Order: sequence, then structure tokens, then C-alpha cells
Amino acid sequence: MLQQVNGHSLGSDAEGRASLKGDLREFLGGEIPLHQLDDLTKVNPVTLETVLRCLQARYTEDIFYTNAGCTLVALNPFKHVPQLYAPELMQEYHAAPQPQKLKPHIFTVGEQTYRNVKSLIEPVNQSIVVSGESGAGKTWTSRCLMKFYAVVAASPTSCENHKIAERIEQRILNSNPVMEAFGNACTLRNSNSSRFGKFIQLQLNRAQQMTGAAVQTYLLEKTRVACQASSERNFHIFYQICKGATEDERLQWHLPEGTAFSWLPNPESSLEEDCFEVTREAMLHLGIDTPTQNNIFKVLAGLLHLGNVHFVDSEDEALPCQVMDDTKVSVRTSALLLQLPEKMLLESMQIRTIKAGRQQQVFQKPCSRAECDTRRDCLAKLIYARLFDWLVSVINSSICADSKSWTAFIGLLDVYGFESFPKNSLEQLCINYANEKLQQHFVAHYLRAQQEEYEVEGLEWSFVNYQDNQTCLDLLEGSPISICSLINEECRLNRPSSAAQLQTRIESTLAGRPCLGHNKLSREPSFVVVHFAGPVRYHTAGLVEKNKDPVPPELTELLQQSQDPLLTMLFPANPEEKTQEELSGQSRAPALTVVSKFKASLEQLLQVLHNTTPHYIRCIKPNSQSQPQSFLQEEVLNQLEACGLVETIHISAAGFPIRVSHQNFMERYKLLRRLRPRTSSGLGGLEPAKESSAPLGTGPFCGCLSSLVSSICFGGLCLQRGTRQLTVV
Ligand SMILES: Nc1ncnc2c1ncn2[C@@H]1O[C@H](COP(=O)(O)OP(=O)(O)OP(=O)(O)O)[C@@H](O)[C@H]1O
Repeated sequence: MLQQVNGHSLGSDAEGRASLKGDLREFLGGEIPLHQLDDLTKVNPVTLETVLRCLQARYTEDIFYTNAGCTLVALNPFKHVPQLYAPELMQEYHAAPQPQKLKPHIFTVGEQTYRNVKSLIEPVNQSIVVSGESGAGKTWTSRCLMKFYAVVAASPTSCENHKIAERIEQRILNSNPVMEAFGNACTLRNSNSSRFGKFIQLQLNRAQQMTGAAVQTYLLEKTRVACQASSERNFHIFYQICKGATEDERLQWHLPEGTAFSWLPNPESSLEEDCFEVTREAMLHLGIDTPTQNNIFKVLAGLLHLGNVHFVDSEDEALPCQVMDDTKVSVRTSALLLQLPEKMLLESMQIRTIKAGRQQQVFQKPCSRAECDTRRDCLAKLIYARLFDWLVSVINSSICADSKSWTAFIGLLDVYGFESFPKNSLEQLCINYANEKLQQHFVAHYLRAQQEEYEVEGLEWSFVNYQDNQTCLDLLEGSPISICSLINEECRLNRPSSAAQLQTRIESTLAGRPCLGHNKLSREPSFVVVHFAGPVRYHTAGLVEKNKDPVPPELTELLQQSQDPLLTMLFPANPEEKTQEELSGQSRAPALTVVSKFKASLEQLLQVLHNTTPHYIRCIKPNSQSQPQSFLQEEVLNQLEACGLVETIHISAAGFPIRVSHQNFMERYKLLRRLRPRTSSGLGGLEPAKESSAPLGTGPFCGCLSSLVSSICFGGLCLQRGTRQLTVV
């Protein structure tokens, strides 16, 4: 009997015949309409063009998910799709004996991941890496997966337990609107773009119930508080308070309707994300009570007024710059809202204090107008970044479970997508660097390690070439010299360096590196990095300063004087240990730059990922205008090419998608020791043995089982090692 066609084993007779018919048709003639191909490994031949055509055909039919071997491709529908994420559908995938036989969906990935934890497939901890460029749908996907786990991993036991579980699940879900309100913003690429990276660990107990979660965030783009590119916006929360405050709150927060704020560009644009009520409700569920919320919003209003403070040059260099007449009121209001002495607030921006000599004598020097502006912006960034970190810690203490109550986790990684704007700076360099690291994780884990293992195992294998992004990573972070090391060195040397000098330094020191380009047409000093997802031009102006991220000590000292309860907590007068910002403001600052901190946190993240079984979801943006029903071939093609999807499909089609250690396999499939080899098939197929007295570990399988398992279905099993193939149905 034919056991396999095109990689599919057959189930019951009737089912088998129907499936066989379909498989045969597909195998022989490729007659199946493209949009019905659920798995891109079945596209024939597998080329960029055929893959593109298949995805387009499916998109036209409103089919947004397609398997690509080990990866799930998720096309952004840019519209509401009824029932696509309904709780009933979640249950259907959860209850299915073989979820992978249902239509491709993020719930298949969610369920498979969940079952891996259940069946203790090592490593027990799992991760789902959601990648794609900005606006491709990563945050949406992560959010839906969290909802999925909140449903399927809910505690079904006693009423009391159920309540607890619900509280935890609801709180975990409530962390999303809060973090998005404070950490997302409208950019040119995405109206709800995450301006920070997030790894959320969903913690499961032995019964696979969710007992808690922990969130780790990465590099918030805090510069956005004080500086927004044209046509972009500040963080959503600022618009929410301005649009959603009640009359009473407007009075308290000094936000009369129609007030113009320099740091609130495009206030007329109205987004779904501007819903203040949702944020407040979610904060409440996370344990942030109304008085604390009001305190937070009052401080944010204080920042908006601070942004309206503008300085004029002083005629006498020995005297501080003055505040523009019509913005004096903003200093007063800001001081009032932040509960700071007005004079001190003003002087902290106008005057620099220098300590020098053995006795640390104090000198004061008036700042230039540009310096006043920088210090004003720095103050706002400092407050906002601390507030964001504090919110994350509150969220964590609200959702985190006692370490004894969980045994495994499923990690969801949603980091900012690859970005290329007309102007790119240190933020984009870090974001794109993170994307390069994740791409490398995929390349190393899947494209390279897998093929190397097949070779070692003696499997017949013709090596599939793939685009390795190691050269780009060498350029960015390599040792001894790379772009990061050069930017860090400029910070360490603490010498005046112009944007043009930095460009020359990068170009001359790294000349000849394959991924370094130079845009000769550009008038502004810049350099080009050819990333796996495309070339990006980075402007060198301000790069070193942003990397240093200095905080003048006067600013921290000022905030320690605040009478505001929230600021008192964020800036304690006698902190137990000095923060990085405080250290960087001192003259003998350790060389811990933004880039080095980011690099260290990325390494940590990759270490965590490395110790989990990864699952991949590739989000694809069908068009850059965020329009439904528009599939722009060129744009999709670039994304497919960049992530090496065709190579992934080739390897998946010919390879072995599931890997199980021998010990785990024996645990899971103890039953099979009762099976004996069927020698007549010539394939080494197996049939159930009537009786087996062979002890576990010495039965007929054990000597020949590999860690490579081509497919384990819930009703059947197919194994291969080298030239031996074993099929059990
Ligand atoms: N599955 C979906 N169904 C409907 N709309 C979607 C879906 N996925 C994404 N979208 C739409 O696309 C927008 C962008 O998605 P999302 O914010 O998830 O992108 P992202 O990849 O996280 O981007 P960034 O890297 O900028 O944070 C969403 O705000 C939503 O409007």
C-alpha cells in the first residue's frame, strides 16, 4: 500500500482516499489552483516568482496565512476579517487532533508550541519569533497569540482557581494597551508602530495553565518625546490625554482645548489608538489606581508645556539665554505640573555647573541657546524613560508568577521591524541591528545548523545555498573594528568631532567591507549599510551625542527636588545605586553607551532564544500604503528575498522539520516498543507487534532512531535516518 505521497501519510480509508486523490492531483499535474496551496513547499518549482504568485493568489482570495515549511507566512490584511480570530476558532485549533491539518493560521503555530511544552519536547521552553518590517503585523500577531493562550491555557479547574486564572490572563492582555499607549507612535510606515522591543514570557505550570507572565523591553525610542519627524507623531498617550481628558481634568492638567504644543505634531489626525478610556481601564486592571493615573497624566501634561519653552540668544555671552516672552507662561505651568521650583527649573536649562580641580570647585557657565534646547529635551526624555521603565515594572509585578508556580514558558518576541526613513539615525541603526541579529538567529538555527546536521548524520543532502548576513553583522558589531566600535570610540575619546569627520572615519577605517556603501549624491554626512532587508543611509550628525546620551547632573538633582509623588518615586533623593544616566553625567563616566547597552541586552535575548525551541512567523506587508486588497509585487518580492523565504522552503521541503532527542522520543512514544520491523516493504516500515517483552531502550527501534524525525503526526509516524526510513501508520 502506498504510504506516502508528497510527504503526506494517510489516515482512515475514506479520508485516505480523498486525501490521496488531492495529493496525487497536486503531485502529478499541479492542477490545484494556486490559492489552495496551503504550503509553499508544494509550489512547483519553488522560485521567488512562483512563491509570490501563490501568495498573491491567496491574498486575492482573502487567505492570509500560508505555511512555508518551518515558517508561517502572515500577510497583513489591513482590514477587519470577520471570525479570523474568534474564540471558537481558537478552540477549534486547540481541540483538533492534528491542528497542522487545518488551514494555516497563527493558531496552528500557537497550538504546536503549546503541545511541545505539554509533550516535554526539549528544550521544553518555546519561543515564537515574529518578524517582518515595520507595519507588517508583528504586534497584531503577538497580541492575537496572547489572546489565544489566554483562552487555551486558562485554568478549567475550581471556581476560585478559575477566577485567579482569569485575573492573570486579563492582566496579561491589559498590559498590551498600556504598553502600546506609552511605547507606540504613528510613523511614516505604521500608524501604530512599536517604538520599543518586547519579549513576553508566558509562564505555564505543570498542567500547562498560564500562571503568569514577564515582560522584557528593549530600547525605547525616547528621543520621540522631544523630537518627531515631519508627518509623524509623539507617543499615543500624549494625544490620548489631550483628546480624552474631562473638563475637570483639563483644568487640573492645564490642557485647555485647542492649546498648541510643539511636541504634539499632527494633533488633528485621529487614530483608533487615541482611545484614552481603554488605556485607563487597562491601567486600573493592572493595579494602577485613579490617583496614580492622574499623577502620571499631570506629569505628561507638564512635559508638553516644557516643550513649549523656547529660548532666545543672549546678547552678552556671560549672561544666560532668556526665555521667549510668550513662552514664559509655559515655564510656570510646567514647573507647577512637575512640582518643581520655577527658578530652579529654568536655571537647570540655562546654566551649566562644572566641577573642577581637586577640591571639586563649582563653576557656572551660561549655556548657548542650542544647549538650552538640548537640556530641555533631555529633561523630558529622562522623565519619560523612567516613567516607561516604572510602568513596565508595575506591569511585571502585576502579572509575574511566583517562580515556583511555573515550570516552562512560551516566549513571544515582537521587536520593532526593519526601518528605512528619509533620515535615519542611531535609533534606526539599533533597530536594524536587532533585525540583523534575529535574521542571523534564523539563519544559524535553521538554514545552517540544520543542513550541517544532515551532513553529519549521513543523510543524502545537496546543500541549499542561502544568504548569510554575517558580513553585515561583522560590519556593524564585529571585532576589533566595526561601526559600533567606531561610534563608541568617539564617545570614549570625548573629543569634539563633526558629522563629516565621523563619516570619513567610518569610510576610511572600514573601506572595502562588502556591506558598507556610500551615497555620493548625499550632501549631508552619512554612510550606507547594505542590510539583509535593503540598504539604509544613516546620517552621522548627532550620532555620537545620541550614543553618549549624557544627562547633566543638574537635571537629576533638579528632579530630586520635586514635590510630586510620582517624580519623588522615580527620582529618589538618595538612590541606592546610581543609574547609568547619573553616571554618564559625571566627568569620569564609564564608557557604557546606548549602543553597548543595547548590544548587551540583545546578546541576552539571543541566549534566551537559543535555549528554547524557536517557531517563526514572517509577517509580510503587501503594500506600504497600509491599504486592504492591494498586493504590490515589487514590495512583497523585496521582503521575500530579504528573509530568505525561498531557501527556507527548499530546506523545509527536503528536510526534517521536527527534531526530538532520543530520550524524549522514547518517553513520548513508549508505545512503539511494541512494534516490530516489517522487513518485506524494503523501506524498513514497521507494523505493530503482537507482544513485545523488549525493555524500553532496547526494542527494535532504539538502535536506529535518529534525533531527526521527518514528521510526527498524532496518528502516525514517519522517521528517517540516513538511508533508513521507517513509517508507522
Ligand atoms: N491580522 C490583521 N488583521 C487586520 N489588520 C491587521 C492585521 N495585522 C496587522 N494589521 C494592521 O496593520 C497595522 C500594523 O500592524 P502592526 O502594528 O502589528 O505592525 P508591526 O509589524 O508591529 O510594526 P512595527 O514594527 O512598526 O511596530 C495594524 O495597526 C493593523 O491596522
